[in-house]
Amino acid sequence: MSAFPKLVSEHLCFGGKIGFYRHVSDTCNGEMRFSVYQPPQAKSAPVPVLYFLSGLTCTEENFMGKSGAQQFAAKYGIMLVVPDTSPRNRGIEGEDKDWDFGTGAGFYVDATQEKWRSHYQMYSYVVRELPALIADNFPVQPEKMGIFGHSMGGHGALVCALRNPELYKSVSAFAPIAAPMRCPWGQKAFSNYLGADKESWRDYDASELVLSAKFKRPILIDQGTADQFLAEQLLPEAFEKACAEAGQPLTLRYQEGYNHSYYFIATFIEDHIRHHAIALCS
Ligand SMILES: N[C@@H](CCC(=O)N[C@@H](CSC=O)C(=O)NCC(=O)O)C(=O)O
Repeated sequence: MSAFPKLVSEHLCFGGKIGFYRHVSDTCNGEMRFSVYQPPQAKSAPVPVLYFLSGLTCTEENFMGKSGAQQFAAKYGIMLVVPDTSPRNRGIEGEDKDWDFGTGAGFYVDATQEKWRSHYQMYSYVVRELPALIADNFPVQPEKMGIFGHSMGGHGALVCALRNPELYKSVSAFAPIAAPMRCPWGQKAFSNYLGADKESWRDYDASELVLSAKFKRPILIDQGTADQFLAEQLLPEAFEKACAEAGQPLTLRYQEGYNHSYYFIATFIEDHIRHHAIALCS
């Protein structure tokens, strides 16, 4: 049984409550932070749980402050859990040098390279340690678990679900980095965290994983057409092609004129929470 995490602050919201927490993570070898929205239904019975993985530069606060998700989590009776995007202040040389690598940019991988591997284990943290801690300490139905995310976090959500169809009942993404092996952000992160052998990168690339994945439940992706990162970094067309090859059900919606921001996420957040509610709340 994991110790109850330290409550940093708490705020009532739509009849439920948002809590910001910190705890000592065995997986990431030091303090990690996360936030939780408990819907009003959680006061009387355990509820399904939906993890949101945030993008580059984010903390556990961005989604809670900007997405407007709480009113829909309250409507459908789903708990939201938002981990931070990386370990912080670990004293690793260069950890704060770039906004797209290191602090705020853990890329949801388990690093294998010497400099990073004792702390940057975000895949195992998100898939194993955090869900176990949540199941031990919050009123959730752990077998009813979904995952979604934005950009780097959209990549993370797709990877977690495709690799663990027995754990995740639903997945969706906003503007995910859909083929990280083929884009500059992904190549920078993978070469530093995972090393030069590109074979090991395939375990963290949704467009590769989907070719042999057993997930097969419907995936929802929203992508803005005016997204400043679309052509160079996100590559949803590569994931769409791989899904078609693999027979993976995918709804990829191009939203005319929307950019990469949380204004885009807030616009379509109800559709995503409903997508998860259909899978988790039946
Ligand atoms: N610092 C960068 C922009 C960084 C950025 O746009 N981050 C996105 C995620 S990008 C992919 O993972 C984000 O979610 N930002 C947080 C927010 O609250 O908007 C720059 O200055 O260009």
